[in-house]
Amino acid sequence: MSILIKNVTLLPMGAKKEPIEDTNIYIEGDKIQYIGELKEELKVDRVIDGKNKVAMPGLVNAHTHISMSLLRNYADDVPLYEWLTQKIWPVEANLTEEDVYWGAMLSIAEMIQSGITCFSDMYFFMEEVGKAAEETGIRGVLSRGTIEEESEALNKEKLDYTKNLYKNWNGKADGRIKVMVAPHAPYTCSPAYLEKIIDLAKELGAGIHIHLSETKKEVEDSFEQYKKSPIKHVYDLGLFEIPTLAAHCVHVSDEDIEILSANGVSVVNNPGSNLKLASGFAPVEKMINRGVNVALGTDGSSSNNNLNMFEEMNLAAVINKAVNESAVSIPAITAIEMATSNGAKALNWEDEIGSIEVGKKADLILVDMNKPHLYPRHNVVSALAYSCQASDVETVIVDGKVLMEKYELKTIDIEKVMYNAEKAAHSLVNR
Ligand SMILES: CSC[C@H]1O[C@@H](n2cnc3c(O)ncnc32)[C@H](O)[C@@H]1O
Ligand SMILES: [Zn+2]
Repeated sequence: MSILIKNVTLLPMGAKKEPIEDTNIYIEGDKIQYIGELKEELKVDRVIDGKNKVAMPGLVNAHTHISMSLLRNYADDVPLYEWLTQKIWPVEANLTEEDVYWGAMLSIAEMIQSGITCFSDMYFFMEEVGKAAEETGIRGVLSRGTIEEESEALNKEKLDYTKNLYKNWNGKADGRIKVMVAPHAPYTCSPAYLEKIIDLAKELGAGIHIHLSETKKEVEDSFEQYKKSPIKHVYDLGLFEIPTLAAHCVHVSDEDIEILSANGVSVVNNPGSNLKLASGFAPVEKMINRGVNVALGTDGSSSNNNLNMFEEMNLAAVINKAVNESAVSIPAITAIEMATSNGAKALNWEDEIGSIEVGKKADLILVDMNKPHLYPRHNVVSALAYSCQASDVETVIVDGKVLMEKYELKTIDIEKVMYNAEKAAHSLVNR
């Protein structure tokens, strides 16, 4: 199957970061084969008109819990620790595989409609998320979030689950799915359990996905218990010997940033969730300036309360300007990099996705610029970071397959998904 996107404005986000006006993108199979002037010899099965549209790399949601869409607007206006312990964990204790599947399907629909082509998820019953990703055509990284319990048998079962998840899903769905190992956080896993998890990641050759230094409380508790910060604590345990995706890193010292940078840890900034749970402001500019790769995520839609990466790009840019009292802090292009190429790098997928370049996978979106809030066309990069809405995404292609065209989802029966997700959500909270 080959697709030609004609007469489009392209924001490639590879080596070149400026828009290219009125160009053409030729996709063959799952890859971008050619970019440039029209050539007669191109064998085209399908033409997509790119006039008045911008083609950009698909957005990478580098930290989320997609099935938490079932708990959207269920527990609001409380800080993180209370939110987790009083509201969320008691309900999650009753989750079923079916709940996780319908929550995942609902979020995948929301993500495709808003231009997210790849997500990195941490949750329970991740086999179900794998099935939902395979069915719908999206790209994803699965990790079974692990919280230590009193029972040793249960703790072992959780590690065995991840082993099987890796065997069943890593590299599956035409290579669209990867698996990582996920200790939930240093405050929910003891040093001894973290060491077992690190050994498992080494045995599998998998990366690690973890929440780190999200709140002041977490950092204060860590100093009280271990006499060091959460970042120094996991570093001393050897966690950063493994490629690590660290969600949040809001309360980090200069020494913490040095450790993250020296060990090639990728940080995922989740500005919407950090604002809503009153966690604080991550020092994104400082981390980037010290050489840390900072990606962008939504976190779950129970703490955000949506999966909208256009909103996160905007927040990342404007929050850092205000906090640093500097209008040049996180300029528009950096916010877009965080949501695309930095996300791809964080997931160890930078050779295949995160930019629109010949030889890369065809994971891209077309943004409809023919809307009142996107006129006049002074600056495409600014328009994408500061004016675009998620609802301006018109077409979504993943791995060379069209998942949404002219705002219509091609792989999801949206009415069926909304009906079943609503049913699952009500049954879950009343269980
Ligand atoms: C064990 S699966 C993942 C686990 O994480 C919880 N969670 C969701 N958002 C956050 C957050 O911002 N910080 C820490 N933990 C979070 C989720 O509810 C699951 O229990
Ligand atoms: Zn999270």
